[in-house]
Amino acid sequence: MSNPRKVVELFYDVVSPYSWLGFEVLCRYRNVWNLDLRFRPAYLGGVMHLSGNKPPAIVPNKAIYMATDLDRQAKYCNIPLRFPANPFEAMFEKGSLNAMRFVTAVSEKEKVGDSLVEKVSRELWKRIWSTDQDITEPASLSEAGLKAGFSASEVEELLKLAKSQQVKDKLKQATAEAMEHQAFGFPFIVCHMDGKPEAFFGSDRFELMAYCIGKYGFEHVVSRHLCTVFFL
Ligand SMILES: N[C@@H](CCC(=O)N[C@@H](CS)C(=O)NCC(=O)O)C(=O)O
Repeated sequence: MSNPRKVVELFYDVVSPYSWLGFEVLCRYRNVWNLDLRFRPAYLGGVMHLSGNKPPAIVPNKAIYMATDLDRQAKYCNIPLRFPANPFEAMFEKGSLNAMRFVTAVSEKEKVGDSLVEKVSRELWKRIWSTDQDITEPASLSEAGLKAGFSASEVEELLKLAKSQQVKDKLKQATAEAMEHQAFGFPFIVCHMDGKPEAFFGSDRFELMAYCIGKYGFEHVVSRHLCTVFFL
């Protein structure tokens, strides 16, 4: 009998650069580890507030460390991550609420197998964390939606849907579900192991995750995290 696919939930927000790294590496491992990878767009601002945590970058030494660490990790993983000119404005003043509502609207429309949430999330990450572009304005969200493969009329519909109570509630619900797993930051990855959830914080726990899901051994954890060449 074949092994059933392990359900892995990735709670993330496109404001979080470490979530981008975790997202791309998990996408690469998805087939190698036979995962049923479920994207859970949620709101990092809500998780910070509800858990009583603070963004790490507000501690000056952490911010300095993170700039170096992210640059190093991005090179290691082959992901074209670059800091925006004004990271504080992008992360804390502009934020990601509109963007995450837009991704949530896409999740409402997604059909099994069309990976639109994956594509639109990647387009938004590229904007904020690679090409230093806005992710708050409707025109910015439209561009990301078009690049992800939606038609102009579908994008219009998604922008409308993103403002609906139904989508606002769905994003709150996903954030609440992350909190049920005691999340305090992103990426927050929940592996379902024979009915028992096992949670991992960060994009730097893949070896440990492999061990926990029974994929330990060098044939499963490949150097430089399956080093896909990334085209922007
Ligand atoms: N060591 C983790 C750091 C992840 C991280 O700092 N995530 C930020 C968002 S980009 C966060 O939510 N941090 C909460 C915390 O550090 O308590 C990694 O390499 O991925």
